[in-house]
This record gives sequence, structure tokens and C-alpha cells, in this order.
Amino acid sequence: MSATASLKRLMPSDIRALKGTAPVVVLTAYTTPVAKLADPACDVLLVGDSLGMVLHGLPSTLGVTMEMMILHGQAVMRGSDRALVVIDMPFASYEESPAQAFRNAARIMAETGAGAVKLEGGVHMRETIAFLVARGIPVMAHIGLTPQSVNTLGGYKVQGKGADAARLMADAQAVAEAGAFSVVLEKVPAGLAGEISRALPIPTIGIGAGVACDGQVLVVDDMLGLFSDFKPKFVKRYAELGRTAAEAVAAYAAEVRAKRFPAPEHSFFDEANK
Ligand SMILES: Nc1nc(=O)c2c([nH]1)NC[C@@H]1CN(c3ccc(C(=O)N[C@@H](CCC(=O)O)C(=O)O)cc3)CN21
Ligand SMILES: CC(C)C(=O)C(=O)O
Ligand SMILES: [Mg+2]
Repeated sequence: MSATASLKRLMPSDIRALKGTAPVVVLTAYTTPVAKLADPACDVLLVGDSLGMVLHGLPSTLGVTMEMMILHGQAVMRGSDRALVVIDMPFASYEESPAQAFRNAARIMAETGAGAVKLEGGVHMRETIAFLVARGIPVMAHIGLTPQSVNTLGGYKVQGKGADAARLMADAQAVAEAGAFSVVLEKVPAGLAGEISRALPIPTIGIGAGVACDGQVLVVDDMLGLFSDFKPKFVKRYAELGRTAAEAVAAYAAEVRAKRFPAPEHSFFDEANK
């Protein structure tokens, strides 16, 4: 993040306009330091509700609260000045009614300054997405594997296989028609994701949805090798920071125990009192 915010931040309309020109690069970010390092390379920083599992040790995303999303959203805004920041609406903050969704989305926008929210659901969220967009809140949709519905989906399985393909296409068409500026496709067969991407006027952002999507997203801790509780097939590790960090911690512990740390160069001395 530069001290003088010279460049204008990307807006949902800019992301929408990338369709057919350049792939949309999305990573999650939950903190200021990670936002600082990801902002120059990414188009969108997603404050995902995956932060509940990755940062807070929750067993699923269902326990994530509005307060958690706003706190981490504020941290990511402070660490970025170029990428569009999109904040996940947490479980039970939008499903009840369009009015409930607007109240909570407006609070997220007002308290963080982020440019858009994301919510899970297709055909059944059509009315809610249209309600938010009509009232000034840009929405990124999320269909396919929607982790907040893990209990009704029966696990983190591939979605849209066989006869379910038509239903997923209907979800995609519904969120686009409702006014979403982009849609995440999670754990969808690559062929179907390509078909959806060609059919929609808005960019599709894939995670486990193949290379034919208009953009890609990964959880940053997964691709850096920092989160190792599970490794889905769709994750590629671009670094092994978890291993590097564990080795550094072990070296520190050994040096403290051996009285090799701190060395004189890490210590202070008073020449008057030796
Ligand atoms: N760190 C992280 N990365 C994610 O991609 C992610 C989250 N957390 N939390 C929210 C959701 C949940 N997601 C998931 C969770 C599990 C699988 C999955 O493929 N699970 C495998 C087991 C993988 C393993 O344990 O190695 C499965 O068969 O269910 C996929 C996406 C995607 N999202
Ligand atoms: C993986 C992305 C799409 C997400 O929803 C999250 O990080 O919560
Ligand atoms: Mg999410």
C-alpha cells in the first residue's frame, strides 16, 4: 500500500469489463500484511468466511459472525489500495429475507469501505441479489459447492454432475439476470464450468472449476502452504511457508535452549556499567 493513494481502486464494473479480455486474478486476504503483499498482483482481494476455518480454527464456516467479517474487512482495506475488496456475507446474515440481507450488507459496506459483498446461492437468492443491487450494493454470487450449506449438501463434494448440470446452469443464469457482477463457481466439473462461462455475460471465478473460467480464486494460506488441515485437489501449492516457518521456530527454540540466542548483536550494553 502506497502512502499516497494515487491510483483509483478497481470497481465491480472494472472486474465485469475484464470478461473476454484478461483472466480475473482473485486471492483471499484476511489481514493487513497479507493484503499488502497480494494487492499489487491481484484484481480482487476476497475477505472469505473461510477465515473462520483458516484463522480461528472453526470446524466449518457456519460459526463465522458479522463482527469477524467486519474486523478482517477493515484490516484488508488498510493493507490495499488497488484491488477491489469483496467481503463474504456470513452464514445466517442474509438468507432470511432481502431486507435482512440489505441491513447486514449495508453495515459491511459502511463499516469497512469495501466495494462489494459476496453471498452463496443461485436461483433461491435471485430476489435478494436484485434487492441489494437496486439499493447500491454490488454483489458477487457463489454457486456450486456452497460451504455454508455443507450440512444439506452432505459434504464438500463436486456439484453439478449428471442431471444436476442443468440446475447449476439455471443458478448461474439466475444470479447474472439478478445483477451480480461476477460469480464464483466452486468444485464444478471443468466442462460444465466452461459452458456456464460461455453462456454468462459476467465473469465466472473458478475454484476447482477448471481453466475455462474467466478468473480463478484460491485461499491464500492454501497456495502458500500455510494451512495444512486439508489439501483439496484444486489447491496448488506455490510455496511451503508452513514448513519454512516450523523450521524457523525449531531453530529459534534450539538456540534459546543452547544459549546461542541472543548474540551480542541482539543485545544492549552500557559502557559505564560493565
Ligand atoms: N483453507 C480453506 N480452503 C478452502 O478452499 C476453503 C476453506 N478453507 N473453507 C471454506 C471452504 C470449504 N472448502 C472446501 C473444503 C473441503 C474441500 C475438499 O475437497 N475436501 C475433501 C477432503 C480434502 C482433504 O481432507 O484432503 C473432501 O473429500 O471432502 C473442498 C473445499 C473450500 N473453502
Ligand atoms: C474460497 C472462496 C471462494 C470463499 O468463499 C472463501 O474463501 O470463503
Ligand atoms: Mg466463502
